[in-house]
Amino acid sequence: MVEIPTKEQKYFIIDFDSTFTKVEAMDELGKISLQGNPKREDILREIHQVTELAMNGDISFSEALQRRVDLLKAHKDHLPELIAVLSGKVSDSFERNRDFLNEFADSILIISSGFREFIVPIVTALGIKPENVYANTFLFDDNGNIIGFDAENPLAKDKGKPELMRKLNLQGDVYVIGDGYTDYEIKEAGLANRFYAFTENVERGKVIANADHITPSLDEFLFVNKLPASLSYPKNRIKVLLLENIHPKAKELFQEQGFTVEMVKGALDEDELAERIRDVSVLGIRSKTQVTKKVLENANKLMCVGAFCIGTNQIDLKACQERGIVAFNAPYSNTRSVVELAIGEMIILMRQIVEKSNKMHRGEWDKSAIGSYEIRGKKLGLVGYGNIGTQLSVVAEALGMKVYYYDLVEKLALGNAQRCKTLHELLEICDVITLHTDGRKENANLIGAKEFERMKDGVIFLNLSRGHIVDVPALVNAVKSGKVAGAAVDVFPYEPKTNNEEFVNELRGLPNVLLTPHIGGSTEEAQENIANFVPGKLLDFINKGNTFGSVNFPNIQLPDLNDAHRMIHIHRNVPGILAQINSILANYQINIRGQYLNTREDVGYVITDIDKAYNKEVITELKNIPHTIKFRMLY
Ligand SMILES: NC(=O)C1=CN([C@@H]2O[C@H](COP(=O)(O)OP(=O)(O)OC[C@H]3O[C@@H](n4cnc5c(N)ncnc54)[C@H](O)[C@@H]3O)[C@@H](O)[C@H]2O)C=CC1
Ligand SMILES: O=C(O)CCC(=O)C(=O)O
Repeated sequence: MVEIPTKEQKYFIIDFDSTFTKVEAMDELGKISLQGNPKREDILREIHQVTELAMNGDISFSEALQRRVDLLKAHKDHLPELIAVLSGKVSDSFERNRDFLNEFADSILIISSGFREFIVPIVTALGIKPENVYANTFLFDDNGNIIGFDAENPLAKDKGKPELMRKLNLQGDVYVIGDGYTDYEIKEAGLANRFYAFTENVERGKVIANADHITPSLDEFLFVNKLPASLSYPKNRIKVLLLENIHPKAKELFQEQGFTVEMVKGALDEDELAERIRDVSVLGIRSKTQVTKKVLENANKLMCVGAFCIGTNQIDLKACQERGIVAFNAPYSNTRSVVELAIGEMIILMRQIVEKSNKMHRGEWDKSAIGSYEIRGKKLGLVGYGNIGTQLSVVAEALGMKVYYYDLVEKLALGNAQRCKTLHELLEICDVITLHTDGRKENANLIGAKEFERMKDGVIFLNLSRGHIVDVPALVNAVKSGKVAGAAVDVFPYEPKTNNEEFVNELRGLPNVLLTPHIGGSTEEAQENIANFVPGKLLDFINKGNTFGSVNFPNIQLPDLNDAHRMIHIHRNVPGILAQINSILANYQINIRGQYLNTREDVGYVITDIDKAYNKEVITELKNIPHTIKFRMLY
């Protein structure tokens, strides 16, 4: 029985089904007991519906219990299998907070309308005392069939939990954690100080509406009540903001790990983002959102930014670095999509399909070969021979094109591609010119009037890289003069923030000009690939400190860590920081298990794995090392 409490005694009343475990045990028992029953699925659905009605407080509890027992047709021999299933379905946050369950075992009571026969083995394995489990008990017939339950148990009745609580007459503060209406009833009856709606496994509107606090995990409950927890900060308090219609898979991946995710369809302008960023720890954007100094000034919680695309010119990477904010992108996931679009566009432009199709829509039949060409044998000029340029090189060559490329840095020529020593050389040789440079500032107006002048008459011109790389008025003139026989443009110096904004640009209405709304990388495949890739990088940084693949931070790939703490120290790249970290640790006689350092430009990144024991003073001293930008304790 419960010990005689002191005045300050706190009691934690915890529900079992869908709180302590991820599932409803009666549903699981049905799956076992109804094996081979042709109506199994229908009966399981009915059991689940009855459970939900009872949990929402929509039908009487005792009625629900009897109906479920009748439907289950279960036997004593099914229970070991049920216990095995349930032991693998303990809620994650309970699993990781075993220390709390053990340390506070005297104060934790499991009060459930489920059954002792399966609850006790599960909860005692995590440190709960069997005498602190209050639940129903099954009635068996002589053959071991489950035929009912002890109807005298208050927990078998409506308002059973409050009735039991009255009997227990606990003296002290009572906190109830549960996912069902019957848990709230304890608070409703004035028998608890606070009711915490537990939503890690299931969210019930009526229960949430009555909660004093919604707790998406046990971590949150422990955090708000200043109780010992395995995580120093609950993940649900870490807010992820995903802009620009990022594929929903990304949201799923963050939510699976317990983060709070907010999605916005379009981009935000600087002022809007500067406001929204204040409570955001992880930001996901695509090519439109500008992450400027002004935005970053308010980004006090921001740990990392994910560009769910290739280009990162929209992010002030230097300012991020100075603030210890790590940026990642997806350097490969959409490259194939851009390559395929570029190939398709070359063919369309060489065959004058834009005009021909427009005429057909107007009812004009213009069958003619004049001005239409194959791409086979034509000279393709790639400006920028990076991930996209090189892939395009290979595919274009396979289609019979002769490939030339120009890149600022020396790149290995793939296949028979020929390197041009200067941009001008390429411009003068090629029949089709396509831009695939990155969007660095220095590339603004890389192609302007002079460059168009150098090109062959009737050249086909493509830009799928960044809008500012081309001087648009110069391109307009080149099209109008016939210098450029056809152009495909996917990117623009200014692009609408959302699909509701009008696209305004001088290129509108020009003949044989194919305009697309920055969709080079917008395929289902690419977007899903990106949504799998970037969260992986961000989570690896948040959870483990890995910066491998970051575009603005020293790259460190770290080993996983067991039974140790990981300290992350980001500092200005000045001499002596490592020595200071180690001298503080030595003063506290803390053993270093592993240490990793890398620097990049003005920033240094040190990871130190230490033995279990450390205290607050060490952390304060480490944070106070001059030139520290950010310090974070991982485990
Ligand atoms: N339209 C769309 O939806 C998409 C556009 N992109 C854009 O395509 C561009 C290329 O992407 P990746 O090939 O993945 O980039 P990458 O970084 O792999 O390659 C860029 C190459 O351009 C070279 N370069 C930079 N400035 C140059 C200059 N002035 N002259 C010659 N070479 C120069 C670099 O040395 C590098 O080799 C990026 O701007 C990216 O943002 C990427 C994906 C989708
Ligand atoms: O799909 C997007 O939003 C941007 C694609 C792009 O330009 C990039 O990946 O750099």
